[in-house]
Amino acid sequence: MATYSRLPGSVALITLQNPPVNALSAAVRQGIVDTVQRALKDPKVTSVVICGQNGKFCGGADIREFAGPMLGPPLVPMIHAIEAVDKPVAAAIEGVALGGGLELALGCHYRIAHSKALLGLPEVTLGLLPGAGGSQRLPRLIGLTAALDLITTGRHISAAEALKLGILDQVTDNNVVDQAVEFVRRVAGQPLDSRRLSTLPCPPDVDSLLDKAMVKVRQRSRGALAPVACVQALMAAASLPYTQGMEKERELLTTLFNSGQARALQYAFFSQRVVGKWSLPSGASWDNSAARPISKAAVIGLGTMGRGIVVALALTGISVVAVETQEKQLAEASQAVPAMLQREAGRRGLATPPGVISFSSNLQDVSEVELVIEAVFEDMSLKLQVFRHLTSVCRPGTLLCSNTSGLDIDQLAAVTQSPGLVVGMHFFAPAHVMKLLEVVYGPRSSPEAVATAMQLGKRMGKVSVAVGNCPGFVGNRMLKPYLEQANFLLEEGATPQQVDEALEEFGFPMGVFRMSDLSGLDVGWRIRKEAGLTGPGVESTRTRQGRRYSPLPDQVCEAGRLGQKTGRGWYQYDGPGGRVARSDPWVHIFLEAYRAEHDLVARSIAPEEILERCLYALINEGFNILQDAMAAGPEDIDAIYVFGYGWPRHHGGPMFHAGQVGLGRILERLQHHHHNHPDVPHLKPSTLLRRLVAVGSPPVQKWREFINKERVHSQL
Ligand SMILES: CCC/C=C/C(=O)SCCNC(=O)CCNC(=O)[C@H](O)C(C)(C)COP(=O)([O-])OP(=O)([O-])OC[C@H]1O[C@@H](n2cnc3c(N)ncnc32)[C@H](O)[C@@H]1OP(=O)([O-])[O-]
Repeated sequence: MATYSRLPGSVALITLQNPPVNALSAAVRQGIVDTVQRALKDPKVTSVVICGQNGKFCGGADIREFAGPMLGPPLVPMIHAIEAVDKPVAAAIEGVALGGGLELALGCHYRIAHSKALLGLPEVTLGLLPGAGGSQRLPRLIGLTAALDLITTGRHISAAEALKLGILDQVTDNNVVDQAVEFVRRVAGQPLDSRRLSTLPCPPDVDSLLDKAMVKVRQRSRGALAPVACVQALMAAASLPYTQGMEKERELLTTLFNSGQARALQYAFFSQRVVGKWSLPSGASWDNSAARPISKAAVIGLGTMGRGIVVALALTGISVVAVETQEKQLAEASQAVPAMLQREAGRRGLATPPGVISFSSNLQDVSEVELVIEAVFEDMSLKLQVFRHLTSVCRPGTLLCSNTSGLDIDQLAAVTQSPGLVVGMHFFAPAHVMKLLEVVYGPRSSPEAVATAMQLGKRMGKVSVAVGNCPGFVGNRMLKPYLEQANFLLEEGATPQQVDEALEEFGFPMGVFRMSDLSGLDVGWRIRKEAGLTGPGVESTRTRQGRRYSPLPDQVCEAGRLGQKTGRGWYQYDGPGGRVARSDPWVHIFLEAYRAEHDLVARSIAPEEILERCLYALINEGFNILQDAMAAGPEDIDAIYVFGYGWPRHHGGPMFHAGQVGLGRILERLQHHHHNHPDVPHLKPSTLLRRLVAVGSPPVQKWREFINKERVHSQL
């Protein structure tokens, strides 16, 4: 709703009230329509201020309402009515003015903001465009270049930047409502024509800026509809009168609203918030577990991951002891880390990195910290050695975390004096940039340890997801069948390019082989060696540990082709460290020789089969994970894939995508592929998937409840 009050003198104050962010629900819109009418009719009122309750102007349209039929007054005429008022109307912006919230403010004649306010048009991140006139008013106010940037990226900007761009009329450090009241009193009676943005001309697109932008957004967000529609709306603004531009905006918005992509992106928005409210099968959650405050931490091992973790911690203001026992590595890290910290702080607009880092080669130096993150090589015996040492040098009560990407947390906990204080904190490279953090709880991890790691993740700006302790945890466990299928497809006749192109066309920023070249083929090789699947003494067959196995990636790696770092991998590069992948005749000759050696006849494989085999195998493992209670719900898996594995956000996440494709269809295709490849257990449909199909394929939002019920009745 919106409340109305008349301040002493002649100013009407309209306050939006819809906690927590004063989203423009039907009730709020109705409230605005009614109160604006009231201000208009009251002869004693000469000017109006619109503000939001509890220090937040407005977080935009109410996203929760998008799933149902549109009720209440629509936004566009409501904003037009405000713009048409013949008394000055000012938006008093505190906290946020986002999406429809900023569009409402653009309909006001003046905009005054608190210096800490954030403004933006993030509709594109929800699969929409600023469809309440924002795509037409903003370029009229700040020009095409700046509007294009804000609308196609959806980024939030500070009040200072908004003032510079011309979005705001005034920024204050004081009470913003008082300031706005004073402002409108001052301007009461002045002509308003030039303040009505819809009546101003839009600058024309003289340098074909928008054509160039279209090419760019199509490249950058492959397959995503909203960024393209945003540019189209700006093209309309630049070339058509306002009314026709608004018609185009409405037409584009309707198309986007009805697209699966908008539903997927809105689901992704809510899943990010759902995973923050973690709960464990034991019943532990934020409600009953308190996080410990952390001000001093240590990182053990200063390879790529360790360095990134040090920077991520230091950026939160935590003092970090960075330990590396190899002198050469320590010397390199002590040069590299401060530079990384400086760069990242600059990127985030922070002046001086607040944390203090001390470098050491001595493990004894961690004795005073409250939390340690071990980031040594992915080798269980080495990690066990480190944990044994830590438990003897750290003071009692220190949290011991491992950045392992898939090793058994419980085994590490078992060698410590307080197994309850051991959890996994699985970062993704580069650790100071990537948003995802898997917080891995073992059977003995205490709720307090999980809460502390989750809280620390939040402080570092991560999307932290609590996951169970199983090989590969959630992300890498699902990656295994995906990679496996990609290798099998090469055996059967596909080329690395064909596989990568199908996946990139789906929306992944990089296909599996390009990604493997980037991360280094030796990484996977070492993990397979640790699992006893490859290495000296392992027989070179295509069946290992009772299932089909492709030795292809081992052979490429063993040929010294480790990917970008050696200039050769699944592709060739200009040289070691090269970035541009080119098809390599060596790989094609190698694949042909391999097929001939194993009597495999190459067949032509369609992109549809590539997608089904890779994605459905990955999704099937997601169902197994839910069945095993290693993730609390499909949202957890989807957040992990969107934030850590490049799953295209406009497809929501693998589990959401399964629902979009249809669970029946996924089941049928898995059955088909498993029938053709009975020696591939990952293609055997999971029991949970079968159960969901049997009960009529409920929507993804209902799975959590269904799984819990099935578990109670021991159906899973
Ligand atoms: C019609 C076409 C034109 C217009 C289109 C639009 O405006 S599209 C919209 C364009 N606007 C945006 O894209 C802005 C989206 N919102 C944000 O970016 C952030 O929420 C924030 C920066 C406003 C606050 O961050 P923060 O870290 O302080 O808090 P938090 O993120 O944890 O959220 C707290 C609670 O508020 C909830 N909630 C939030 N916004 C909305 C909403 N619009 N609606 C409904 N609910 C919303 C959120 O789900 C959560 O609920 P829970 O889990 O407690 O039940």
